[in-house]
Amino acid sequence: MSKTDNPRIIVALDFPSDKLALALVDQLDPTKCRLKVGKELFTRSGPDLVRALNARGFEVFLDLKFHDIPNTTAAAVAAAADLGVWMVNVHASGGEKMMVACRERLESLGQDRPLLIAVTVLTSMGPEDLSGIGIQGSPEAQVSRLATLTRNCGLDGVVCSAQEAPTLKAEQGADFKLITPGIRPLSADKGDQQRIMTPTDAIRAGSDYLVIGRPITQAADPLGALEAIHGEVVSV
Ligand SMILES: O=c1ccn([C@@H]2O[C@H](COP(=O)(O)O)[C@@H](O)[C@H]2O)c(=O)[nH]1
Repeated sequence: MSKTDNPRIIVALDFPSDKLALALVDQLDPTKCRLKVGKELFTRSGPDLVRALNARGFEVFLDLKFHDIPNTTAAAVAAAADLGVWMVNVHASGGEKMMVACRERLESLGQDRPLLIAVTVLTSMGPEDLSGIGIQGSPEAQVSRLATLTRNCGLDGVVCSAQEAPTLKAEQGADFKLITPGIRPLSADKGDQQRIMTPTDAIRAGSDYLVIGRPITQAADPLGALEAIHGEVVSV
């Protein structure tokens, strides 16, 4: 399984059926994008859909954001590894014991394991949302705290917004992967995302991978939208 950075675009397949997801996937080129399967599509279509994407040559980020006790979460990431996914994630707020248990379980599987990353602060959240769950201070400060915990637990990187990327690259080092949703080309609708950035600015800020859903999947011409973003990203 490849651990190279390219392709750096991860298309979020947020569709209500495998039929709709595959209708788009069958137009895509695995050398130009990776694919993300999240909660909606996985709950509807399950492991068979992930296997179908792998069989088409795509590397899959299984974005189920596990958050549970260490034993349960470690078993869940091992199940993801059995599925042959390229990347899997947990919530950093699950804490040190949970993240270490997940990392150790994946390491016990040998070299050919998925990348393991942790979600810091959802890109849909701003300062008021954090305050609503009892966290005072800026999203940036909370992202930095959780990224440090994640790196100390030996994980491969974090999900954050591209706005935090320059700080995290300086604090955590170049090898610590930054996976950034909340990517919005200038013409795209912000939707429920709060901490956003354009594809070009995100790459310049230090994002390793751009997670992009609706600006591609809901576009009148999804393939054209992906091509345009791909062209932007490779020329940065
Ligand atoms: O902090 C996070 C973590 C995950 N996501 C996921 O990324 C995509 C973004 O989709 P858009 O349509 O481009 O907004 C979506 O699947 C989320 O579940 C995130 O947005 N923010």
